[in-house]
Amino acid sequence: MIEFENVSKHYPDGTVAVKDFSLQIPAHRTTVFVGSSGCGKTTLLRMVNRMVDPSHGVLRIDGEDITNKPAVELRRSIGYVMQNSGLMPHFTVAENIATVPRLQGMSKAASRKRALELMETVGLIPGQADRYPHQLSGGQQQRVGVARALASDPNILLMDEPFGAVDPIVRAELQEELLRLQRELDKAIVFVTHDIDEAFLLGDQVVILAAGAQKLQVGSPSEIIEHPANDFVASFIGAQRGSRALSLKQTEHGTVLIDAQGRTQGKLVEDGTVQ
Ligand SMILES: Nc1ncnc2c1ncn2[C@@H]1O[C@H](COP(=O)(O)OP(=O)(O)OP(=O)(O)O)[C@@H](O)[C@H]1O
Repeated sequence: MIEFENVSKHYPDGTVAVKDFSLQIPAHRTTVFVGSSGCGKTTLLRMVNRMVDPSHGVLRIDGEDITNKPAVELRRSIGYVMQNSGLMPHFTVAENIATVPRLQGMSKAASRKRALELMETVGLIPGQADRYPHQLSGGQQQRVGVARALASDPNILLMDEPFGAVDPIVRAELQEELLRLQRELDKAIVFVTHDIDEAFLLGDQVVILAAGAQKLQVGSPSEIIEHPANDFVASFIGAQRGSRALSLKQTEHGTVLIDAQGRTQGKLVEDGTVQ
């Protein structure tokens, strides 16, 4: 479990990126931080592996205050995937994935074997192992980024807008892959996005944030859709308009559900019986 307790971050230029933020992030679940640009999502994420240190407050992992944990060791024990994969351009795919195991002392042969296993896990073919990042598509590069983050078998995986730069079709594929992976891997995933649909698709726990990482609502997607905390959240999640606003229409063959654009989205059934 990751725990933020009254955490704040003031950058040296006076920007208050995070103001008195508290949250518990459970193990084995996906928690998504969602909110508009600049609200402090990345800052929160980077505090978990001490790429950013809080100005005030305490951050604990499994009950242990991480303030004094060696940052390098902590970073190697936590997977981190960023938007533009962050791969090293002069390393091959296999070498990129094997970076952390090599730093942890694994032999070249064993770390290559591990890299090939991980490539399979994330849906890459072995023939791509000796390519360089620029010889892969954006979606494939992100898969390498995920494999690299998983290389030390971390309990925690931090993902900062990992699918933000790929086209919508590839993005949907990568989202489905992540859902599949999470069923197999069972990590604590902390995922940052500004896309509420992505947040609801991937998140077990969704945290809707406003400027200064102010929590507007924390809950499961169902809880938030069924009980938005206020009008701002309702509007942000598109409950009043957009794809989540469904209405009923009676037809001679029963009741159907109509979206905001007037398209029929499905048929209303109750207890398996068509109405
Ligand atoms: N190193 C820094 N120095 C000063 N201000 C910073 C620094 N990093 C971030 N900020 C500011 O802190 C605030 C929060 O930034 P952060 O990157 O955490 O937000 P975000 O929600 O992840 O935004 P985005 O979705 O655009 O990536 C912003 O106002 C940003 O300009």
